[in-house]
Amino acid sequence: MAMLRTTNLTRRYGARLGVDRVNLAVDAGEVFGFLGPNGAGKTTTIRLLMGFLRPHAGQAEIGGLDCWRHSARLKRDVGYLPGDLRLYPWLTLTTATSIVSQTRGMNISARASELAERFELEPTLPVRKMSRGTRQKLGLVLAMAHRPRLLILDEPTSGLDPLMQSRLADLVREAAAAGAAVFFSSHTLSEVESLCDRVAIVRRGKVIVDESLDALRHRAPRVVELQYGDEHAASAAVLPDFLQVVERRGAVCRCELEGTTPPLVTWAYQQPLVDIRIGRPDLESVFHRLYHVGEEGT
Ligand SMILES: Nc1ncnc2c1ncn2[C@@H]1O[C@H](COP(=O)(O)OP(=O)(O)OP(=O)(O)O)[C@@H](O)[C@H]1O
Repeated sequence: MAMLRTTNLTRRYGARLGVDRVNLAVDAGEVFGFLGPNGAGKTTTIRLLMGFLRPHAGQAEIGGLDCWRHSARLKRDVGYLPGDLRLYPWLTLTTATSIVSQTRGMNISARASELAERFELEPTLPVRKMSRGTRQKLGLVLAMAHRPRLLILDEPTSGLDPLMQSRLADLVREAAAAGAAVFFSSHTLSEVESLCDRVAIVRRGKVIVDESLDALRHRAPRVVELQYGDEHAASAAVLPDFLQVVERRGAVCRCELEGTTPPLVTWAYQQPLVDIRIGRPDLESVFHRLYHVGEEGT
């Protein structure tokens, strides 16, 4: 059974659409990336999962329980980092740990100290003296210290420097390896690419892709650079159907390869080429196209 599931989840804001018939499922042990441009519906989905908003249609469930009706009970099993983290100015890690231990009815101090050490977070520094990144670290410690079965993280790396982003990535991987489901939203393709098993892309409230990273990589085009002896040879070159020209500059022709490399190698062998470069699958261009699909009549 999926740890998290949404079925035709729909929420409007007056005449404005927040999310529209969103279907998602995340299993235990899975790291799931939720990507989308600004205003796409990521935070709305997360707020519906957390039971802060009531769906207008459809349903969200965590561990088989309805997120709206059982929101209080579900918070026990969920670790949540909001996108707009707000913390009292006087709060320190130590005071927060004791408050959370009391409200959750479990002592989280040992795990909180361990996490704080990983994030190099000072236990007695108050929020008012923290930088934005440091506040984010405190939010992450509080989201993770009770070892939740499901982690819901809304843009968790915002404000973190690259070293701390990689510490967070390690912690996310460890949580998933221990059986937790991880759902996180992001604008950043690179972190999703390095961390997630699967990714969904939401755009204008609708999920337009929900695929494993391996499957997406498989359909990502490779950029091929063909270098001819001179500009004349490059402009006169007749290319096969599986190469789509992106740019011709001087003696170099940049193309995108559709399909696999063997036909390219066979073709290139018979061409008057000086050099050929075959790039890695370009996931970025797949995301770029998916983000902008439907715009300008595409
Ligand atoms: N409280 C609200 N009142 C009215 N409209 C809202 C409200 N919250 C969100 N929306 C609208 O719902 C849509 C989805 O917004 P949402 O905040 O879920 O997007 P997002 O993907 O999280 O964006 P971002 O990446 O900018 O945080 C947007 O069109 C937004 O303007």
